[in-house]
Amino acid sequence: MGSRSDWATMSRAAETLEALGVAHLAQVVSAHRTPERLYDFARGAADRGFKVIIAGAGGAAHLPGMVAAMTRLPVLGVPVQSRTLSGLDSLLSIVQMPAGVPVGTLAIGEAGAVNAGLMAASILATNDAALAGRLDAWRKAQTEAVPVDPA
Ligand SMILES: Nc1c(C(=O)O)ncn1[C@@H]1O[C@H](COP(=O)(O)O)[C@@H](O)[C@H]1O
Repeated sequence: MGSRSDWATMSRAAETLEALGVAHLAQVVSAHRTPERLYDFARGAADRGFKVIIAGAGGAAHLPGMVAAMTRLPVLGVPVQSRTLSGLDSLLSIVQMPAGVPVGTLAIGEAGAVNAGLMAASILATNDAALAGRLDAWRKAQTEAVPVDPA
């Protein structure tokens, strides 16, 4: 994520991965404020064994696109809700990538962070039967937790 201030949102992705038993690492990396950290992270991610990257940022959210430019790993972008423009700025910054450098963009805010965790798990589950089973169980539990009665 681009800043510690994003953690309130991005911790929802981490919680989701934890619930599914997916090993992960959370770090602050900013294209604007720590460009060399960004370069080192994105360039080295595949060799370090990472399989999917979730990049959350707000405002002029260049982080996901810059990460995607420097790795062939799938990059999921989470637009963090900004104070001034409610995250519309973050969304448009992340989603409008030029053809050739994809970022899979999720919804603004916490729902996007949860879904980024689920989507990362879905990608990993294509090659991991045990994780696929945990994901199926998570979805089943979610379905069973929805009451029929409205009140
Ligand atoms: N969008 C980016 C990038 C980037 O894209 O590299 N680095 C920080 N930021 C964003 O700036 C917002 C405000 O950050 P501060 O709260 O630290 O001022 C955060 O939402 C962060 O993601």
